[in-house]
Amino acid sequence: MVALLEVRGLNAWYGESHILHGVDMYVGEGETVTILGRNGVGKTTTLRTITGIVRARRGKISFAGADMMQVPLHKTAHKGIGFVPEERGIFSTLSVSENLLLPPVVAEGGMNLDEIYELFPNLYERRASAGTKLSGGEQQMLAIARVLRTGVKMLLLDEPTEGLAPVIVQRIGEVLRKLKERGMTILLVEQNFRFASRIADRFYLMDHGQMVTEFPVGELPQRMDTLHSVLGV
Ligand SMILES: Nc1ncnc2c1ncn2[C@@H]1O[C@H](COP(=O)(O)OP(=O)(O)OP(=O)(O)O)[C@@H](O)[C@H]1O
Repeated sequence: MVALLEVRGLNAWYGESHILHGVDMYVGEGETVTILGRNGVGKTTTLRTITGIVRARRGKISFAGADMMQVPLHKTAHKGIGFVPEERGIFSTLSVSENLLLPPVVAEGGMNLDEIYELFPNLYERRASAGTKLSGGEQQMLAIARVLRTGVKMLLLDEPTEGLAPVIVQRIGEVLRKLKERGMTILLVEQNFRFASRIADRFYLMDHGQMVTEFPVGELPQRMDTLHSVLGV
């Protein structure tokens, strides 16, 4: 499989705190990969460092052949990486449709509004509602939908199911499966192990700022003991 994203020896710091200690990982084109790990091991920091939000970093990040270490934050989307942060970043005073139209289209191949509303019928119903009026699930869907218009090749999602009701979690799973069918490459940080096991092709287990294990979804049954002891799942 051709690696779309390749990360080698990635180190990152928040001030004096050394958080990532040589992260090695890749995500193949069209693959869905999930990073698992306890609280505080560096999962979010990995996504924030790949996107360039964390600039105190060292190592190698290449994406579709581009050296992402040289790319400023505001150009990350132009290179094809879309980030959906845990806090979602919805503009509360803007309507759903205004939020959707805000991020610039950076490449061809993104979804148009009709396609987005077909994928998220509830956003169509709520298209005139302000961000503040949305439920947590609707906000999460809007945060994902917004990135799909831009034409990015890869989605980085930070705990998209956190705090959401099971029926909404299921809906987000269906959306991610449809995106995968369309060829989207997805890197997901997720605490909800059941959810992740239904959509991921491959897993990384992270501990102390490094990837300690990597395995395909088919090996899940043999890996359950390790996951139980490390994650308590
Ligand atoms: N802005 C920041 N400044 C300083 N330290 C931070 C900052 N953000 C996170 N950290 C610290 O970096 C470490 C890794 O945090 P990170 O958010 O990447 O962990 P995580 O694996 O995503 O866990 P969680 O699920 O709790 O977010 C933690 O010790 C955290 O306290």
